[in-house]
Amino acid sequence: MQESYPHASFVLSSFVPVLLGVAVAAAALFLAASGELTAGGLRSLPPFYVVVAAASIIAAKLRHMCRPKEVYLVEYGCFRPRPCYRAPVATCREHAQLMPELFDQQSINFMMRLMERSGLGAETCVPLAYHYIPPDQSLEAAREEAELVIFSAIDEAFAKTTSFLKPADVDVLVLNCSVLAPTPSFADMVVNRYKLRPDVRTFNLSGMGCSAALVSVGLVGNILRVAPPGTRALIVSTEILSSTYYTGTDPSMLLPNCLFRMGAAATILSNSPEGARFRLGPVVRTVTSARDADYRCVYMDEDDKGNTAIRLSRNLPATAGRALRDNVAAFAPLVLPSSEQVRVALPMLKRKLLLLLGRRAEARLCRPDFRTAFQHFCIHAGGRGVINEAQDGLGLTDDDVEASRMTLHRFGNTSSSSVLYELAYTEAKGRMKKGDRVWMVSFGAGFECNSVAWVCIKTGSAAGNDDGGPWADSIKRYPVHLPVLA
Ligand SMILES: CC(C)(COP(=O)(O)OP(=O)(O)OC[C@H]1O[C@@H](n2cnc3c(N)ncnc32)[C@H](O)[C@@H]1OP(=O)(O)O)[C@@H](O)C(=O)NCCC(=O)NCCSC(=O)CC(=O)O
Repeated sequence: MQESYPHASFVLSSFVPVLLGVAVAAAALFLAASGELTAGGLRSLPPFYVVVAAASIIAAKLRHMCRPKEVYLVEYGCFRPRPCYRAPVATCREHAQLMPELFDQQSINFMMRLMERSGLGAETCVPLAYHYIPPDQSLEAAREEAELVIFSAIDEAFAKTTSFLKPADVDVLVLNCSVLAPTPSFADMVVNRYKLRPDVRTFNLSGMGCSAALVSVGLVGNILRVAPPGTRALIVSTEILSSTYYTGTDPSMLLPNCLFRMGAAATILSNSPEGARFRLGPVVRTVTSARDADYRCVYMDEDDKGNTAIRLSRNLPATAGRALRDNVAAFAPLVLPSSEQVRVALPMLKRKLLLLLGRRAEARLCRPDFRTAFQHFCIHAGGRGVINEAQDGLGLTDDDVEASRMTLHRFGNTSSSSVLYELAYTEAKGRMKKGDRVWMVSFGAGFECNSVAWVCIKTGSAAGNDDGGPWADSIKRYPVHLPVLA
């Protein structure tokens, strides 16, 4: 989805001033030709010309007012789980083995093999509900998890803005959580906790998987571009896991148990630059749900015993790679410098020509170098296979995907919030510089691939917020060496 002007303001901002400009120019030409455009002549101008001139000034002013506003990321915060929630492989194995009525040995072996190969480290955390025998899948447990991760992330974000922004200043609230959508919504839970104003505009997005944080950024960006100056929005991105722990034998439904971990991020956006740290660039959404296989790629389902869980397709990495290619085709022209666009345009034309001539073997693919446009990449930490696919597809180096792999290792797949943990990693490492550009890419249920670009306008240390955020207790140990798996 490329950002576009709302229809009315587009007409106002483009056509009216042009028409008035043409009218004024025509009038001036007419007067000049007839010798009336002199100081004395001005006094004798007919009222029509005076009205046209005044109208054109008003139109110019209106055009300025209706111009889409810049959108800024003011601050963000991520939930940092306490070590008591840790779920290393040995603990998970022991835990599963204590529930023979829920898991057979084959399923346990499958889960442990995948966990060992998934890229997750020993410090990733699961909600308290998972630690019970049997796991507590009650709504109460899920609400408890939601309150913990959501409120912690919001508190963390607002702790950095105490001098100029508090929760009561929020005008728009968007909360995204894919698998659990209770009534009243989690957005209402936030309103209730922070006593937000009655005129706050709330939105609760569900079922949109791991790409929903960037869906929320696109939505909020559109709102803020046309909202009154100084409008503030809060985005909360999370996945509540308690009710989704799968206790069956379907491998595709066991995989989420191995990958998904606790997490949440709160992001404050505004159309005022006050205190802001990043400026929003292009937002591009690619939705491939029309393709049946893509629609069923991340699919909430029941197994043959009626257990409900998310089923992840074996083809997910390939599906993500295809969606990424489509997304990049729309995103690249908006972000690549012209020199890079020219560099890839000619070989692409040559390739098309060779394909037309049937000389397929000679038709080489020319991939843009996205490092000419971005210094930092936050690719959804969906799993080792997903990061590999994105790295290969975009031609990125190991350094470029370090934030993704380390986030997967330290926090697991925290769903939509993962890209904020990656941003926090880059900042905690002290690598973000003023003027640096960041590309966030996420994939998720739908199927969707979404891209968001940011420009850093103030570093965390310049803002006095460089405590490491969710990485505070572990950044010194990262990056860790990841074993090469056959
Ligand atoms: C799980 C992996 C780390 C395992 O990697 P490996 O290197 O071990 O090799 P592999 O891919 O051959 O998988 C090993 C074994 O697991 C099986 N296997 C893999 N994926 C499976 C699946 N989805 N369903 C059932 N089985 C699966 C393989 O068939 C194989 O079995 P056998 O050895 O018997 O042949 C990787 O496959 C991976 O990262 N996959 C992508 C994970 C994913 O879907 N992430 C997105 C989550 S959804 C998300 O983030 C967005 C959202 O929710 O919206």
